[in-house]
Amino acid sequence: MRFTLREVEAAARERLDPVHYDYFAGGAGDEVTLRANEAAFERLALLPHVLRGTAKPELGVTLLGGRASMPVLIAPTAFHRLADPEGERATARAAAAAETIMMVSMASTVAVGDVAAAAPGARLWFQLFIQPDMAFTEALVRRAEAAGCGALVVTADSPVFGTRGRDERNGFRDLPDGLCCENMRDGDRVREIAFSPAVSWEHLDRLREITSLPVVLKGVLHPADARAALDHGVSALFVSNHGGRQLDTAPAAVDALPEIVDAVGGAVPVLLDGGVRRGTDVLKALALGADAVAVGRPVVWGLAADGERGARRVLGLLRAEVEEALTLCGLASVRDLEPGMVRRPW
Ligand SMILES: Cc1cc2nc3c(=O)[nH]c(=O)nc-3n(C[C@H](O)[C@H](O)[C@H](O)COP(=O)(O)O)c2cc1C
Ligand SMILES: CCCCC(=O)C(=O)O
Repeated sequence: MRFTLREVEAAARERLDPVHYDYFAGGAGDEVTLRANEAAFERLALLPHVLRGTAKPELGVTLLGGRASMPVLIAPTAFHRLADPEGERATARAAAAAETIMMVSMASTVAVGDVAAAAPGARLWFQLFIQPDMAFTEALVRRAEAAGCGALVVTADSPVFGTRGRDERNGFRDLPDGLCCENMRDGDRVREIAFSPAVSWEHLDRLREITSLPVVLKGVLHPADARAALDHGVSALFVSNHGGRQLDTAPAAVDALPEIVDAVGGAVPVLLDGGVRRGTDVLKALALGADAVAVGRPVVWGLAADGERGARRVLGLLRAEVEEALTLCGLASVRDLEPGMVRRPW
């Protein structure tokens, strides 16, 4: 039995090809941001209340009209079939069992329609890197709609693909034979995902014209961009530095959160990912104004350690930790978290 996310990661590391472990674990540049994401949570202290006379706390949240049984969602990560033969199908079944939302990566190794078919009842959102070829972007949107996805998560932090030293040294460039980005099929070929600095707010406007799905903008760190995003009609903001895999030395996600929350002023929900490894991390992010958080690597470690069961275990551990931490903080609901409960100890 594995009792912490760290133990799940250790088990995953033993089972994975070291090159694939490095792909999942690694970050860009000197991995400053990668380390900062977790370190920033550790530096924050939680200030509990006592003698509140509460019952079992309420963990559920409603986001973009859908309910999640806890404020922990699954961040979009690529290539799940490198971790488990069932790949994204297994992840989606774990999400359905946990009654939480899974963001399916555009770079999934199972097509989004097949992910949905494998996990009835799963709540899926589709992550999109806007392709400069808007006709193909539209084709991707139609696939996500047909699969029943409830939102588009548009990743804005990747005008180029970040340089990850571990992958360079390992020579990791392509998926093994038999695996590909299934969503990128176009007739009898599989397209490469384009990462383009030409993508702009105009593309986002055009995207909103071709679909009625709500748009979650992922990878926002600058408060001015959060305000611009509201002007462009996004339905939610997602504070993220891509798990430290894009711009190295970007701020830790939880450190960037308060300014974004302030800029958004409650107009739309705010999500966060990057470095969430404990239930107490979830409480800290929610206290600082996030409506929910997401986890990327931990779910991949669960999959690699033990397939669907491992992914379920990760979500179950986080749920139990959130519940215990809320109780120890004297709170009846995740909604009762407020900024006064988080302190920087010095
Ligand atoms: C292996 C891996 C693959 C990822 N693939 C994607 C992706 O396809 N699309 C995307 O928007 N973000 C992707 N991300 C970023 C995650 O959505 C998320 O922002 C990040 O993993 C959160 O940090 P955490 O791993 O510390 O939880 C990926 C991250 C990892 C680690
Ligand atoms: C090529 C797929 C993109 C995956 C990604 O976003 C990442 O590895 O961080």
